[in-house]
Amino acid sequence: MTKRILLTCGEPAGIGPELAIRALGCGVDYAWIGDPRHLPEGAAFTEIAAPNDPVPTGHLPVLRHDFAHPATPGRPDPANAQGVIDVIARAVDLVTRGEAAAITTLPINKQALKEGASFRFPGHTEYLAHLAGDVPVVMMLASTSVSPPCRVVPATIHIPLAEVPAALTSDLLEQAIRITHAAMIRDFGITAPRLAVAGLNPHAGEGGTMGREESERIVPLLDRLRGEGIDLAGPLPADTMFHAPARARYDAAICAYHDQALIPIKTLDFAGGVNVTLGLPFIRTSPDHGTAFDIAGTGRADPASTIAALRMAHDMADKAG
Ligand SMILES: NC(=O)C1=CN([C@@H]2O[C@H](COP(=O)(O)OP(=O)(O)OC[C@H]3O[C@@H](n4cnc5c(N)ncnc54)[C@H](O)[C@@H]3O)[C@@H](O)[C@H]2O)C=CC1
Ligand SMILES: NCC(=O)COP(=O)(O)O
Repeated sequence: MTKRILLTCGEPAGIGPELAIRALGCGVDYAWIGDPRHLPEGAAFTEIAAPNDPVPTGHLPVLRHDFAHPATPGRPDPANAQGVIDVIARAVDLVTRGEAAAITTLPINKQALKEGASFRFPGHTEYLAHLAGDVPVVMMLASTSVSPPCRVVPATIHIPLAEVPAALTSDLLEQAIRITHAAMIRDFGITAPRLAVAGLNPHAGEGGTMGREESERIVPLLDRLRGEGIDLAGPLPADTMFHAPARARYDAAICAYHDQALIPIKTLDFAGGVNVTLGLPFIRTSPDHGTAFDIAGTGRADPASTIAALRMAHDMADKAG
């Protein structure tokens, strides 16, 4: 693979700029898209005109994207919000035209983009799906440094908890299962994926005594998909499906809502967790953490998750040929 991965700058007031520099030397060749004024003082970088142009060893290749203002760590500037959004769109345009191998995104602050530029998407996942032509996608978070691996897909993502039971339709779950199943084969090289589906309620409803979403929606769907030959366990009680012996029985877990999925992976592998969007016509990964305004600019940001995301994008691009 000779094409670089594009690393989008994310929120310039967060830890993204320092991570872009601290991940250098991880063995993956990437180019950063952003405003060089946002990089840490003294950072070694070279501006390039095209994603794969050469740079001196040890330098960050930079596709320059001018923002309205310099950045102050920890304090997002509404005037810079549009730049953050445009950088993501630029990366998608470049990868779609075949000029890069994949995209790895550094974290955005959803609130800052909404307030600064009326960003109408809950996050990268939905924005990337839109840029790709409104394709159906799912968010997966995958561990890279625990065994057995923890791979989780929240079927509903950034919606209020009170809205989850209505949003968790049979159609939505089916879409999440089918996209995950296909991606396990294509992107992760697992030829016969074993999927587990979490219940919504305590004890997965316990036969309808603690909620009926499982018996009315989830059980009939899983029975139908098993009839097609998909290896599906569930609906499983969510509290007992993430310890190591339980994870050994499946390759990916489809969960009902955000925290049901993200708490186990961020607890088990915060440093090595990778967010990957399944279903896009290009590869997109991301670190599992956010903008970390509380430590931005202090030099304490751990680049492990960014490096894991770059490596996963690289491996996926290699598999795709
Ligand atoms: N892919 C993305 O664009 C994501 C964006 N976010 C956004 O980030 C913002 C902040 O979210 P929070 O819930 O506060 O989560 P966060 O991950 O930014 O921070 C949670 C805690 O973890 C620490 N932390 C995070 N990354 C770290 C790193 N690399 N090294 C050392 N410590 C680290 C922070 O200092 C903080 O104490 C929100 O606007 C959220 O929407 C959150 C997750 C992913
Ligand atoms: N909590 C995960 C998260 O916020 C990542 O969202 P996205 O920006 O990758 O869609």
